[in-house]
Amino acid sequence: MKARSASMSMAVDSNDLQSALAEKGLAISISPEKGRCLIAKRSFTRGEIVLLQDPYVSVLDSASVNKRCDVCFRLCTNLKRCSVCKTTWYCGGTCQRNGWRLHQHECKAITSLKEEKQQTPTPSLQLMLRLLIKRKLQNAGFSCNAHTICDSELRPMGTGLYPVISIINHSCFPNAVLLFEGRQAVVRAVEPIREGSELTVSYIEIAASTASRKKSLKEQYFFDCKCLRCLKVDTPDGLHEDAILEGFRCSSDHCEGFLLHDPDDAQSLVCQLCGCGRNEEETKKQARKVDKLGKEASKLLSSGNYSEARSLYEQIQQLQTQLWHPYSVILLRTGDTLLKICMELYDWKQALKYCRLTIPAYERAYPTCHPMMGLQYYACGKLEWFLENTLEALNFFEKAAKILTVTHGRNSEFLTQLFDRIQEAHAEAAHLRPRYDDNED
Ligand SMILES: C[S@@+](CC[C@H](N)C(=O)[O-])C[C@H]1O[C@@H](n2cnc3c(N)ncnc32)[C@H](O)[C@@H]1O
Repeated sequence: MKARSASMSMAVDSNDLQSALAEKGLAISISPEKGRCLIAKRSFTRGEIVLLQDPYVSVLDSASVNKRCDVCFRLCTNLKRCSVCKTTWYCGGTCQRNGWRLHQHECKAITSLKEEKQQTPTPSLQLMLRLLIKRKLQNAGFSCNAHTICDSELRPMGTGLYPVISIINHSCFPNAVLLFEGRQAVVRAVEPIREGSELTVSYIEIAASTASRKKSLKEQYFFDCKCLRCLKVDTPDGLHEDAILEGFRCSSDHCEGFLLHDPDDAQSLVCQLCGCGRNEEETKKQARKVDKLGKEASKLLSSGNYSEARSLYEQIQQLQTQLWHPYSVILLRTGDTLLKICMELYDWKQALKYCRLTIPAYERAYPTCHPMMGLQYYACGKLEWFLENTLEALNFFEKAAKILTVTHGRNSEFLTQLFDRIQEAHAEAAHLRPRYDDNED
């Protein structure tokens, strides 16, 4: 499997690539709106691996350099450093030997840069250097996007070039997910994929309104999205979805209706459930004030002033609750920020409160099988476990496992650890259950 995916990475436009893809049940096709795309030539079931690829070249980000092995990207406590350039670290002899073909050339360049300019190259410069060396060694033609390589909990750890993965187009409602095992890219189906359909992943955060998603894609990837979800923007379904994701709330505190423009008064929004009106300009004015507070809070957060940041974000959350729809992603993000701040402050109880609060909004904003949804259940589970709420922890771990089995794979190291935790929680729950049952009597 590895050998085949490696050969894919060397021959992007060749017949070799088409036949390697055909063996995997895939083919490259051309779409008038999107250019090249990958098409399924057989059906794939939910959770099935569609594509695996090692990077053509990769580099760790600065924060991971002396914590992870440069070749396999594993976290390791006793890494060995290259004795010549002293900037590249390996988990052992095997990885050092595997990396040597490329590193011997890079090592010379880094050493002379350090001698002449007293500088260590930045990760992006190092990635370019590796690309140039590899192209020279293989005499290969090349065009492809860079991918951020993340760990199982979606924390960035490096950058890599994956020529075949780069052929996959974006959708705001994708049928596959791209994750990494070490630095190997793994694409798994998150929906059943029928023969003849296009394989899609998401390039951006999809829990956002159509306008926000379009803006991100334009700013980061320079294209206008033509996916089905974006195309339904002006339909009743599309309007409803956007009005919840990033729309204002109904002026009645107890109503969860969504607002649309009043056809008779362009200045007003009207609740589609109870009919209450809301002045749009006035509400936007209040929202701008809250945005301003958000900028101050974000400065406090980046300077590490967690206590003050927390009280300002709490204030922001209260104001946002009066403005935005209860399931809006705006409230969800503030809840997530408060969760992270509480974790920094080791306030596990409050962290759990915020984590739990975000769950209903996550459930509405993400498709059922999305890694972010699985990881949020997992975060709740870990906090419940830490606070010794065994049954609640078990409930969240099981919800997380159902999704993460699909997105990360049952046999991944991450899932193995999660299933170990579930087993441990089951054992503890069985031990506790008689006491719970007694209390209920
Ligand atoms: C990483 S490449 C994907 C492969 C590309 N189609 C090709 O021909 O090489 C990203 C580019 O594909 C096109 N693309 C991907 N997803 C799209 C979408 N949902 N709507 C429109 N264009 C898309 C855009 O031109 C974008 O810059």
